[in-house]
Amino acid sequence: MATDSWALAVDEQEAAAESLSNLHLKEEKIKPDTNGAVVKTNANAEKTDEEEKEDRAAQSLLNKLIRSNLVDNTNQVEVLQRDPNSPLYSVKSFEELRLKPQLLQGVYAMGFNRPSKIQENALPLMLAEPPQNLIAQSQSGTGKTAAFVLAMLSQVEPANKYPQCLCLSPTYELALQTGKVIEQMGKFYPELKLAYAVRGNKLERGQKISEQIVIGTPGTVLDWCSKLKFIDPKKIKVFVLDEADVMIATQGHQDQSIRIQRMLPRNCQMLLFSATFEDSVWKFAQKVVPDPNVIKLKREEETLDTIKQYYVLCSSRDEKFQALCNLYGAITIAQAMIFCHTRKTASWLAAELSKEGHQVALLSGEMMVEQRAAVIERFREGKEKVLVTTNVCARGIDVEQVSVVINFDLPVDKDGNPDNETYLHRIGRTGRFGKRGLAVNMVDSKHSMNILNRIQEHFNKKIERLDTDDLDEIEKIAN
Ligand SMILES: Nc1ncnc2c1ncn2[C@@H]1O[C@H](COP(=O)(O)OP(=O)(O)OP(=O)(O)O)[C@@H](O)[C@H]1O
Repeated sequence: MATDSWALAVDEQEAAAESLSNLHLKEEKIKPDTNGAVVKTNANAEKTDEEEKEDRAAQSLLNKLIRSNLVDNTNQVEVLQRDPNSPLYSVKSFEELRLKPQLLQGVYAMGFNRPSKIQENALPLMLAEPPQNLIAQSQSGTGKTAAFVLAMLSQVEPANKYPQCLCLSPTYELALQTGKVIEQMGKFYPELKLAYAVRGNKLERGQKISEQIVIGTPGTVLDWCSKLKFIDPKKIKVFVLDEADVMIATQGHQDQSIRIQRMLPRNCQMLLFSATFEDSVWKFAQKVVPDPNVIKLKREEETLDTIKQYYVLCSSRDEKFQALCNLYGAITIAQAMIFCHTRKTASWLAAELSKEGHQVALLSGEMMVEQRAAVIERFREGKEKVLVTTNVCARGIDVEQVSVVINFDLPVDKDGNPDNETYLHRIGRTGRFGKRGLAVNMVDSKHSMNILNRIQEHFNKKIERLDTDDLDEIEKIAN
């Protein structure tokens, strides 16, 4: 019990510190739009909205940096049309969309052969005449960004040298990622220009922007549209609000986005995208997008059915480490991910494993998002065989190819209760990929045994005990 409450306290401090380190993502030319929030220096303090948003924004950025392909999803797309009597169009090829030739060339140059599931329905709606408003929700990696970029590029008149498309992103880094997609897809459209409305990007007073697409964070975009008048909002034809769920994590951003939306002409096409769809996102979406069509694609469910789960009883951190060594000694582990509760334990464990001769990657809270992405990429390429991480860092990482997951510490929420969602996400597999996996939980106190029992109850799945001193027994679990 004592160890766990100590760990909790440390973890809280680390989580807070980690959020702070996220705030210092990029200190180079342009600083991220932190909305002027006061950064708390007291590591024990409750997270501010701003820090919470930075967590989500960092997670979203990490996902974008490490993803190079579409995420597979076997669920049906749900489409709710504004006018239920109009025919429902879906396309199976990009040709059917009658895109401008330069755009089709851009799409193919990106290696896209056919529209993704969400694009099949979203693109015909967005490119219809007159263009339709849309609220779309689907998990990260399903092709939302590519879809709205295509919609923006289709509507733009390159000969008109003023902003016609406006896209809001929660942070500078996320805006930059979307900007890259615009540049790639618009590669054969050299006259098309892009401006970033982010804090730190200073323009002369009285200046007007000639770029046709503006992408930025809500605070700066609002200033550019109203106070500074760099943009004439009345000339905007397409308004995109990306990452709505990350956006609304900050009250300020929500209000700013709504104020921007109110300045746009009535016939401006409004598009909103989100990876998740809790009530708060839906309420916000309805305020920003009048008369919407709605497209939803449910996340692929994760399951514990194809996972063999075990627990090992230990009495200390050293014993946990010994148990881990025994596992490694008895079975061949191609690649493993090991989750620790605190950064301190993670660094200690990574060092101990290295001493034993393992090639270890450590994901640590003080790393910048770009560095984390690089570590994950190396691990994916198999350059390291073990990835040691805390949960804050690894949230949202795809572990599909990893067959062994070790919970060196069980996942608990900030109140010390079992964090079932995280447990499932760490070790669960989607039915589709269905690869069998092995999960080993280290239990070192009555308290953690209690957590384990509650996890078993929650999932109604038995977690078997494993004696790691018995090599025969370990060998059996590998078969
Ligand atoms: N039709 C397509 N065919 C092949 N690849 C695609 C297609 N559409 C998008 N992709 C690629 O799939 C990946 C995910 O797409 P995209 O970034 O648009 O998804 P997203 O839903 O916006 O996810 P995120 O919010 O994480 O950016 C990207 O690498 C993108 O280049």
